[in-house]
Amino acid sequence: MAGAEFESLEQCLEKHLPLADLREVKRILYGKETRELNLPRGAFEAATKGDFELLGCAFEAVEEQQRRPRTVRVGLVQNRTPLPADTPVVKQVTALHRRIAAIAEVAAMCGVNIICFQEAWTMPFAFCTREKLPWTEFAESAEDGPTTRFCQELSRKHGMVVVSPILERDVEHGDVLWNTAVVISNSGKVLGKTRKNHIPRVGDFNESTYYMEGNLGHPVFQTPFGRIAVNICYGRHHPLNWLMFSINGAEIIFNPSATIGVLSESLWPIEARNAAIANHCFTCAINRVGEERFPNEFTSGDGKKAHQDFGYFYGSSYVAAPDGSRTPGLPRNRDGLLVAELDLNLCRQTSDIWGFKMTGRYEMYAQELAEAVKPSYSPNIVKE
Ligand SMILES: NC(=O)NCCC(=O)O
Repeated sequence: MAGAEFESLEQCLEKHLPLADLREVKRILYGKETRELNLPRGAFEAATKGDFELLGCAFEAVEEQQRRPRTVRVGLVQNRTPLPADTPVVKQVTALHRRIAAIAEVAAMCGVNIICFQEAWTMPFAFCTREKLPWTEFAESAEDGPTTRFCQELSRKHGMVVVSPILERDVEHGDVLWNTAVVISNSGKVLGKTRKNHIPRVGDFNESTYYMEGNLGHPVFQTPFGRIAVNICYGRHHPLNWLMFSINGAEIIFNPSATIGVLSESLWPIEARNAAIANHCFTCAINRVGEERFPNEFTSGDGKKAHQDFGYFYGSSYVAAPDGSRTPGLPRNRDGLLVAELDLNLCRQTSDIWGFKMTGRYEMYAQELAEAVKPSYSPNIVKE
């Protein structure tokens, strides 16, 4: 299984395929080509200086007679944790704040309106360990914790909406923990929060040791830059989770994640992209980068030797559009900022063509699902 030495699928195709074949392969694998965004030279210089990849892509929609283009720029940030996991908690959080502030500065230079960070971005992804301390000390209040206050400053300074996925400590309800994304409006106000609805019980993702399934449903946040929602990580395997955000009117659904190659890399390019197609919306898949090593050994319950690392987080963040097109991914092995310009008019335009909302049989599904969840249900299998 590739680690940092394999940069990206795109780079590999570009290196090995003749140009004519490459064009056809990209047409089939990526759909209608995105336009390269003309980003300021200073932004590329700052990215080089800050040692992260900067990639700019634009999706286009057809010009309409009665609606202006609804153009918005999103920024997806993927990064490794800059300090080892055994560094004191506050030092790790501060280093991450500093790293993200530098990347957000470049996002602002690129005219980003909505920026989203990776899942649990203020900490190493320590849930593999099943240990409580010191990892639970990374949890913060969604309303006024240090990270939310930091993001409020970012949003005021740059006039951006900030989506900040954190480990939440809910002091109002018995100090319990949640896997939460805080949405901060471009005015600097906390617009609200959403919680991870589906908790993995797969491999080393021992997250149910720390928090329960979210209890906030599928909120959609109205911003000046469109209606947005956040489907946190493992929720991307659940088509109905995407659907419910879309039913509530989401035009852009962010999917901040933390996932490793051995488990999910072949699913990654499919799931968020399929959700964009099925729900006539844009989706933004974000994954962290690199290897994280923990002080104590843990086992994966698979008979293999105890070890101290989670596996390789493969980055590869991308944006997918309702017409099935997608951007290239950010590299597997570098921090990065993907700036994508979206024309939200593409959502309705694609819906008018394909009509999935119109042809979906929601009433029938709702009735059948209502029956299927009853303990007395028996599946509708016709037998001879
Ligand atoms: N963070 C998280 O939910 N990871 C689970 C693994 C996956 O969904 O790929």
